[in-house]
Amino acid sequence: MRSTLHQLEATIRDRRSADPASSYVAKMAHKGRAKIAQKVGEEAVETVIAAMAGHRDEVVGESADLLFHLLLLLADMDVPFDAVLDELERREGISGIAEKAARPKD
Ligand SMILES: N=c1c2ncn([C@@H]3O[C@H](COP(=O)(O)OP(=O)(O)OP(=O)(O)O)[C@@H](O)[C@H]3O)c2ncn1[C@@H]1O[C@H](COP(=O)(O)O)[C@@H](O)[C@H]1O
Repeated sequence: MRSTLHQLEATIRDRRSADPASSYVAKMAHKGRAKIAQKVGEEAVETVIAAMAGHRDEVVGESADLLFHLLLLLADMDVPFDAVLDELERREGISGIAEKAARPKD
C-alpha cells in the first residue's frame, strides 16, 4: 500500500505545475484548495452512498477517487502522506500499549 500511494503522491507533486489543459492534477491545483476540499467531500459521500446500497464494485471505485483526491488535498497543503501514516502508526502504538496494559498478568 505504501508504495502505490507514495508513487501517486510523487506523480501528483510532479503534475501540479503541468498544463491544466492536459492534466487533471494541474487543473485541480489551479482551481485551488476549496475546490479540492469540495471534491474530497463529494467522493466521501459517493463512497458512503455506494456502501449503503451494498455495491461493492462501486465502493472500490469511489474509494480510489476518495484516496486520490485526499492526496491532492495533502499535496496542496504541503503535508507529506508519510505524516498521515506516522500518525496511524503512532495510534497503533498507543492501542498496543493499552492492550498490553489490559492483559491479565501471568
Ligand atoms: N488516479 C487518478 C485519478 N483518479 C480520478 N481521477 C480524475 O478525477 C475525476 C473524478 O471526478 P468526477 O468523477 O467527479 O469526474 P469529473 O466530472 O470529470 O470531475 P470534475 O471536472 O467535476 O472535477 C475524473 O476526471 C478522473 O479522471 C484521476 N486523475 C488522475 N489520476 C492519477 O494522476 C496521474 C496524473 O494525472 P494527470 O494530472 O491527468 O496527468 C494519472 O496518471 C493517474 O495516475
